[in-house]
Amino acid sequence: DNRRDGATLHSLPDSIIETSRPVQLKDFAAHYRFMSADSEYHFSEEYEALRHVGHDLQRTAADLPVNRPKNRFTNILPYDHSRVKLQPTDDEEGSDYVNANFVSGHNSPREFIVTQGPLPSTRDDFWRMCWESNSRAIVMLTRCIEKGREKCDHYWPYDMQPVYYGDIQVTILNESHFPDWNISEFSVCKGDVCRVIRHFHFTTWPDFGVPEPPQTLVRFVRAFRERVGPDQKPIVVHCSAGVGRSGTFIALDRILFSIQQCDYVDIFGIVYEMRRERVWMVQTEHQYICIHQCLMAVLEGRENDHSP
Ligand SMILES: CNC(=O)[C@H](Cc1ccc(NS(=O)(=O)O)cc1)NC(=O)[C@H](Cc1ccc(O)cc1)NC(=O)OC(C)(C)C
Repeated sequence: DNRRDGATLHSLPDSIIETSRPVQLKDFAAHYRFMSADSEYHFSEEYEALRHVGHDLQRTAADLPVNRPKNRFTNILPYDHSRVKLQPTDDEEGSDYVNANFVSGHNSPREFIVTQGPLPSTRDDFWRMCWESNSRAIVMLTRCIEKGREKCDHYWPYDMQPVYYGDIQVTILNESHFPDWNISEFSVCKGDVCRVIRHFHFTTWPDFGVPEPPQTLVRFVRAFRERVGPDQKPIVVHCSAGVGRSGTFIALDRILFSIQQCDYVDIFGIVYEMRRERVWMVQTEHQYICIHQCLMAVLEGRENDHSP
């Protein structure tokens, strides 16, 4: 039997697509050793089983000619069924479009808004999305420039002076700097209505790579969750494409909640579900393995170790 969310699913015939691979927490260390053996052969097999998930889903809005310039990458397009829609303006075609999807979290089916790093031409849309979704937290997992390449527009002010992005005014209230991340608070105003949005910027995660050591990511998720409770407001998460590092962060966040309530963990199932909501979530096998390494560190009480 496969157990998930309390339901007991009888063993499924091969013809039915496998959507979960739960592992009992008491067996996780042995599971990790098994998956890692023979040059991580079983990790490779499991990650490969996720390759085609979601690719049957439509992305017609992203493909409209008027919207194509709004996509940072040609192969990272939001699925229609889960895309975030901006309030359209006067039937202007494409005015509701932003490269972003709602993605499930542990606490709600639309806990996260996962998006690409804004382009210079889409940063006003980014702030409109933050405002219209009533978000109070932004998680940024890339630097603006990496190895000389622009990965994300600097969509917030460079100093304490207010800056307008469309009709949204953003002012930095405060900044705290840590070795691997910065945490800031922005005052975000539209007309006379103002909100505080917290900005959690992880600064040492290389594109297509993993944080070193993996515990750094566990500590970042803890620092984030200490400041953002499980309220009903969506959390905006982005990197450059909004799939690899963003998916890895969300997967770990869900797992850290899950092990508080369940005696099993289903990393395969979490990534499977996320990939039905946004393409390529957890983009490399190394990132997939990193999620497991983070959980091992937590289960073995090593999350505060700084040794690589
Ligand atoms: C492997 N690289 C990519 O797939 C990136 C998109 C991307 C994904 C994930 C990440 N990492 S992140 O999600 O953690 O930010 C960065 C960039 N795509 C591009 O560079 C694509 C080319 C591509 C690569 C691979 C593929 O299968 C299809 C097309 N190029 C591309 O979009 O060129 C522009 C920017 C000039 C429009």
